[in-house]
Amino acid sequence: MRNKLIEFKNVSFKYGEEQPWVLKNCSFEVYENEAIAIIGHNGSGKSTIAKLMNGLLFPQEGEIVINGQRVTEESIWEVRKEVGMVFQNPDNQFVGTTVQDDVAFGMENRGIPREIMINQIDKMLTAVGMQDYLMTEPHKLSGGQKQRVAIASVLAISPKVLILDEATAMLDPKGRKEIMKTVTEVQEEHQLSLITITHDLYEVVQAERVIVMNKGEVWDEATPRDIFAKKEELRKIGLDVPFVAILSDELKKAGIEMKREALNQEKLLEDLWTSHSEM
Ligand SMILES: Nc1ncnc2c1ncn2[C@@H]1O[C@H](COP(=O)(O)OP(=O)(O)OP(=O)(O)O)[C@@H](O)[C@H]1O
Repeated sequence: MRNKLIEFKNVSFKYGEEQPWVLKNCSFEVYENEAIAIIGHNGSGKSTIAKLMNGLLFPQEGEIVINGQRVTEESIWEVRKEVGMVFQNPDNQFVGTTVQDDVAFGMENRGIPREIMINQIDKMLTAVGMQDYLMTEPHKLSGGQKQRVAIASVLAISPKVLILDEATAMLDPKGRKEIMKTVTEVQEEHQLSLITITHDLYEVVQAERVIVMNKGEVWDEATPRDIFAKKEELRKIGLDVPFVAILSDELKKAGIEMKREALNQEKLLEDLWTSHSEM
């Protein structure tokens, strides 16, 4: 049984007294070393959830507990040690003049001794494949390289949760896949909980569990397979379904039997192949 790391208990949030509720009575849990995707139409409240998770915002109603600690103005520094966030635009995240300085920044703020810092910088940059860029100025890196450094900077403070808020949105499909591969490796090695906020269906399919937001409410939470089985309902709330899920549906309608709902190309091909060979 995995430990509970994040708990949202009936959380409601609005950006100001006169503003509408952006989150309404949201409850969900995230466990240790679990990979979660949060999806939902534009403005459904996904980024607000991320900001509430590391104390950039506080709920007006309900409570948020991170690793047993309630998120309050007093506890935010403790909470921020546990939750690392990477956003969409890497250029807004750099503080150092070199890659090395940038990864060091969060650790310096926490008073980590120099020898540990040097070791940690090397370890984290190696984990994301950026060990050869120590002295490079961040603005000289490609979009994907910048996001790798941003991830290394966050990992350097040894968080328990890594939140990627549309972190691959500015990359091309190849760059996105490469980053997600790195993130999955890092997640396994460091036993992190991973929360991916994304519109990219490939990233959603990689998650163990998907939380679907609709108009500020948790609309559903289930495995990607169970979520994407609700094709028509998802479309009604403005969400796409992976092409492979549509294709496997059409194949079933055309009388081609398949054992399960495939969510990626390789699995679909494998299913077709095994079904066909057994005929
Ligand atoms: N600083 C702010 N002040 C006032 N309203 C805000 C602010 N930030 C976001 N909102 C509003 O809160 C709602 C939820 O926004 P949020 O960014 O959490 O949604 P999202 O699901 O992440 O959207 P997207 O997919 O477009 O990034 C939206 O209606 C948005 O306009």
